[in-house]
Amino acid sequence: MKKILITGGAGFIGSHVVRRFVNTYPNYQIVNLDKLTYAGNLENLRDVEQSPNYKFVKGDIVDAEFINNLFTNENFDAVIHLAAESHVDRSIANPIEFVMTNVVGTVNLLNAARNSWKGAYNTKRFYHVSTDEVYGTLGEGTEMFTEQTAYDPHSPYSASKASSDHFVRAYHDTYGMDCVISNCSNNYGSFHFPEKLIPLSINNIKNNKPIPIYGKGENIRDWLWVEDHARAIDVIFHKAKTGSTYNIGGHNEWTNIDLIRTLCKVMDKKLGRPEGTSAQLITFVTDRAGHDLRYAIDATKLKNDLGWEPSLQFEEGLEKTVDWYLANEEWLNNVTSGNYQHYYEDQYQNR
Ligand SMILES: Cc1cn([C@H]2C[C@H](O)[C@@H](COP(=O)(O)OP(=O)(O)O[C@H]3O[C@H](CO)[C@@H](O)[C@H](O)[C@H]3O)O2)c(=O)[nH]c1=O
Repeated sequence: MKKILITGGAGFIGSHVVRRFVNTYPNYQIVNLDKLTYAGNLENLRDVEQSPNYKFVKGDIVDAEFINNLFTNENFDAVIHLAAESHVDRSIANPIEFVMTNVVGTVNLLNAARNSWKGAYNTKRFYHVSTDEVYGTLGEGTEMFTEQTAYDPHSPYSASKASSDHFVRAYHDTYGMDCVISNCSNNYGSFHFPEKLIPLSINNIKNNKPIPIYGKGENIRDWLWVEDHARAIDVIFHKAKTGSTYNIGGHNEWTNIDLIRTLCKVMDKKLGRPEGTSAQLITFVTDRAGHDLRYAIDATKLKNDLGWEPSLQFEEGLEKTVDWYLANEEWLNNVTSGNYQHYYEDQYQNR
């Protein structure tokens, strides 16, 4: 039985990774460590919470003493680290929170792993899940981020993730820890917190509220279905060479405005509204400060080395995502009103 710590497992991507590992590997004990901030809630994992190989621990990676004790008591065999403050707009308003969670939190985990794993830390894997935003921005055209692209972060969020990537590499290079990193493009799918472009727009369209598009909507993002990301993490965790980095992306670039127009059509169809109704909600608003123009990921190394490719066409994935949000109205209402804290208390505090 292998015991794996997954941090941030109650968040959007984290919950998909936890679900995949709990269901695919009954011989692994999965420990999900999450602070349950506004963006993480255990409702995302209801379907696996009773599994015998799953355990939840509430805690903050910034609390070094707590993290050290957890590693001493649990004796993990590996870490998949996803816990992070992730929203660029929030990082612009409050950068220090991003430094604390993303940088200090990551270093606390690295230290705890290094100290508790002692002589074995070169055989126990520390996997850091990161973002393509560390590479900065591309112009319109064909150039893409590869694993060799120099880091050039622009937002406090991406600067904090770049810094944590550097620390992970430093612990590999300096102490010989078995570290791997992946840098992924924009994800979409179920359980995505409705502050991000796609779920925010679905929610607003549903409620006949304006869809805020920053600037002229010309910024380009590469979109990947979250379950394909979880599968990539699985493959990299098991097969990547120590010290390696992999880019993960969908080869699926959209300007924000084209994406939202497509989403509006899907929503009109699903809600039985005349075509063109939702698009009337599009509202151009002040641009994000320092807004990166384009992210595009070259994921050929991952395909060539480890055989991973995206499984889903974007149009199909978008429709699936819309269906999920329309079928999970209660989830949407509860996350937007912060109701899930009660669920945590009922489930765990009173046990
Ligand atoms: C929330 C919001 C966003 N946007 C724009 C900004 C971006 O160009 C694009 C997507 O914005 P967001 O959904 O906030 O995602 P983005 O800033 O690209 O960052 C996401 O993708 C990154 C990977 O590229 C992750 O590392 C981040 O954690 C994740 O938040 O849509 C709007 O035009 N209006 C909005 O209301």
